[in-house]
Amino acid sequence: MNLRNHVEKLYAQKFEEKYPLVCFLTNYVTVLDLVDMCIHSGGSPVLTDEISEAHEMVEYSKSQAVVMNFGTINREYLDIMTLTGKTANRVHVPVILDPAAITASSFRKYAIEHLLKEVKVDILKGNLGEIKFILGYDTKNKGIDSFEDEDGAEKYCIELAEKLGTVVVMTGKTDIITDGKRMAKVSNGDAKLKKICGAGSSVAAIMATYSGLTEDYFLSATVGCAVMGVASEMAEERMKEREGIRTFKTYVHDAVSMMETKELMDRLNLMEIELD
Ligand SMILES: Nc1ncnc2c1ncn2[C@@H]1O[C@H](COP(=O)(O)OP(=O)(O)O)[C@@H](O)[C@H]1O
Ligand SMILES: Cc1ncsc1CCOP(=O)(O)O
Repeated sequence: MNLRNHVEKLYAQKFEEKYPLVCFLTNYVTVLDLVDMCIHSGGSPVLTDEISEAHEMVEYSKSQAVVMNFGTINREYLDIMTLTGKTANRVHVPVILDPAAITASSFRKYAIEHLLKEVKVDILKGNLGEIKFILGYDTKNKGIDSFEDEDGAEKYCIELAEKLGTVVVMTGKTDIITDGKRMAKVSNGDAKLKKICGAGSSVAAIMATYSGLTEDYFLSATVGCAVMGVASEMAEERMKEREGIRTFKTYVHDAVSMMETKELMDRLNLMEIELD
């Protein structure tokens, strides 16, 4: 079976009422987008910011995936993520890391280095600036936004995937997914996604929900990019005169919640590349 067929099969599980439990350790800006995207994707979200119980969300509550978003990280939250991540690693629950806005301060640099030393991440999803920053390169990022030229981005994704032994996803005009051996590119999307706050975080929420249904995180990451890209194209087609970005965002959520498997597959622009 090729990757396309696997994407179709995994996406179709959304309709099987499995409700994978996803634990979110996230920022306070896009939190509702994340939980909504998880629910739209057939999942069941749970949140905490209590250090004495966060790790229990994994083992005791049997979460099937954990999302860590660095957007408003602080010292206590870093401890919560580290403890929860270690528990997730021990009981083989996937960790999806979104290093949102890590280029913004030296504390964030310390925090990401600390977390990546202590916790094995299964999917790391960022924009190109965030990926380059983790590798130690200069970036043109401002806050949450990347202003990098994405030509030649593949080499940074492969370098980070090999360094961390994880699936790396770069979101952008074309999304790149790689584990260092395989690479997929999803060329769906709409440039208006850059104008809505929460688009990047939402991709991680969708990936995490599908990571609760498979151990192939290269595949669940690909499904996350595919769903968001196709949803934004469906949203764009619904836009009427004088409807703006807020309406577009609502239409993206509608599309993620209502997209049939055939709609996804008919529009999906997916390329699979064997590396080496
Ligand atoms: N120029 C673009 N054209 C179409 N889609 C894009 C473009 N840039 C980003 N996207 C899409 O927007 C979503 C969020 O990606 P991105 O803006 O890179 O995240 P972040 O908010 O983390 O910077 C992804 O689904 C990505 O594919
Ligand atoms: C504005 C902001 N500041 C810290 S996190 C955040 C939101 C992140 O949004 P996105 O998911 O679009 O990167």
